Amino acid sequence: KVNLRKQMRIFVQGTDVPDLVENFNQLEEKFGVHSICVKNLTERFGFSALSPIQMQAIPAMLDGREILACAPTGSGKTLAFLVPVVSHLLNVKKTKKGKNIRALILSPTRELAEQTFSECKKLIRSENDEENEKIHKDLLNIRLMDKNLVKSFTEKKKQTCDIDLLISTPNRIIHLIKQETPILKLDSIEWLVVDESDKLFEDGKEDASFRDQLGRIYSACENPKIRRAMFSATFAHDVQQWCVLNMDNVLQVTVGGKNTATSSVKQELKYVGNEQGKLLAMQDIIRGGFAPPALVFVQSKERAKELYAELVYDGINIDAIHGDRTPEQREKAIQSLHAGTTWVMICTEHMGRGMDFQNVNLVVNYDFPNSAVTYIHRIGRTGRAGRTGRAITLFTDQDRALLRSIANLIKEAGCDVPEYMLKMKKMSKEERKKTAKTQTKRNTIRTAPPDILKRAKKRKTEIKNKKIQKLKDKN
Ligand SMILES: Nc1ncnc2c1ncn2[C@@H]1O[C@H](COP(=O)(O)OP(=O)(O)OP(=O)(O)O)[C@@H](O)[C@H]1O
Repeated sequence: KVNLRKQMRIFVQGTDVPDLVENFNQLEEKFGVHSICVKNLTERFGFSALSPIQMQAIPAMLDGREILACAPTGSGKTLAFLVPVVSHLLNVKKTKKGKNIRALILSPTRELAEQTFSECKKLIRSENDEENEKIHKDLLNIRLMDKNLVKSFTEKKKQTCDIDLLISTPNRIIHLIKQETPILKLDSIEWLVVDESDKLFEDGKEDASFRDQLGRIYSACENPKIRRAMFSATFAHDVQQWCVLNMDNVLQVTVGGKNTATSSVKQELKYVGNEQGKLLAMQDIIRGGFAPPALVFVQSKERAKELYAELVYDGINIDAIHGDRTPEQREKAIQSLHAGTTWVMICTEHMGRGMDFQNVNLVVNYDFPNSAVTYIHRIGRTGRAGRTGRAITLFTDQDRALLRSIANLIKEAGCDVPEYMLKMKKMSKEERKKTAKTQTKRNTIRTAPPDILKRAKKRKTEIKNKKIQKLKDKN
């Protein structure tokens, strides 16, 4: 077992470390995972082996161990927590039958919650109608906390529900528990999983921060027998400290090196001088030919719109996903990326975490990431689940401060970087923290003269206002 851990680069910290699960047979026979899950893993998902994080996290969680797990992007962490949680719900009888939520999975974005929800459904779906009915109706009600569910909770104002597993972003839960008489009760929760745990520990402005929201959710989970699991591709000391202090005999599982960029992605840094150089480099990448789809990261929704406006006439199928687009538009954009009809998707940090677009071949960091962690997650959208990928990071003189740490990540992943970058001044911890919370001020991406852009903007606002007025008049 020790050798297998070594071979798989699984590192564990904690006492009474549970054995690894080595194959799918053991999963069912030795660890009691429901046959439908095992069948789906091998047939529907088509996996031939468990990934290292799955080998260790599944038996640990099945054993009821609280866990802090850290494994590379695209290494199968989602199923590493879904399999044991679903098995627990199927195998351990409900105590207050059909009354309250038994497991909660938190994700930082709606899109990620939706993705986890659909992966979960895929895990327990049966071809046999009778079996399906039995699993879904009698044993397991899985729900995504979407707009409709929030509405139905709010209208009914009932504290009880027949949901076994709920997948949600923190803010939707907060909305329901913050009422004077909380609409949603979390006191029966047996498993709480925090996906992208370091993100959900991030502090920010007062009660809008993920950390504050997570704290409030924890307080509402009053079941003394609750088990908790934290998963992320990046490691944060404060999360670790919290887990060691607050969790019961926590097992820490790390696969590979902590906070390293995945070696399945061929990474390069490209100096482009200034903003204009960036646009030219981007156009070069497109015209030079690339295997679509590609994700292009920018630092804000404004810049996403600007870049879209510059590239939309380049004869490629391009789309953008950012906070100013409606949930329906975002959903549609994700679907066309999955379907392969979009070749280039411009996105903000929102898409940087957890999203699993299987065929992404190229990630371009149009705007330099503001931390090593951001870099790791962004480029991890390619080179997933054993595939290879490519990442190009454009930089200008404005990005010098963080260049050294990103260059180090690239070197550690086995790619070439110029020597001088590794010798640049190191940032202090405080500087790094500050940079991670701020956005570099950059010149506009737009190339049209400012007065023309100003006029176009004015015209757009006038049209918008006219439309609003028309609607008002109509009503
Ligand atoms: N054992 C396995 N063998 C092959 N592919 C797998 C295995 N387990 C999961 N996958 C696939 O790997 C892909 C990435 O998995 P997942 O999204 O869970 O990654 P992750 O570790 O959560 O990444 P991130 O840190 O970016 O969120 C998915 O398409 C998933 O279906």
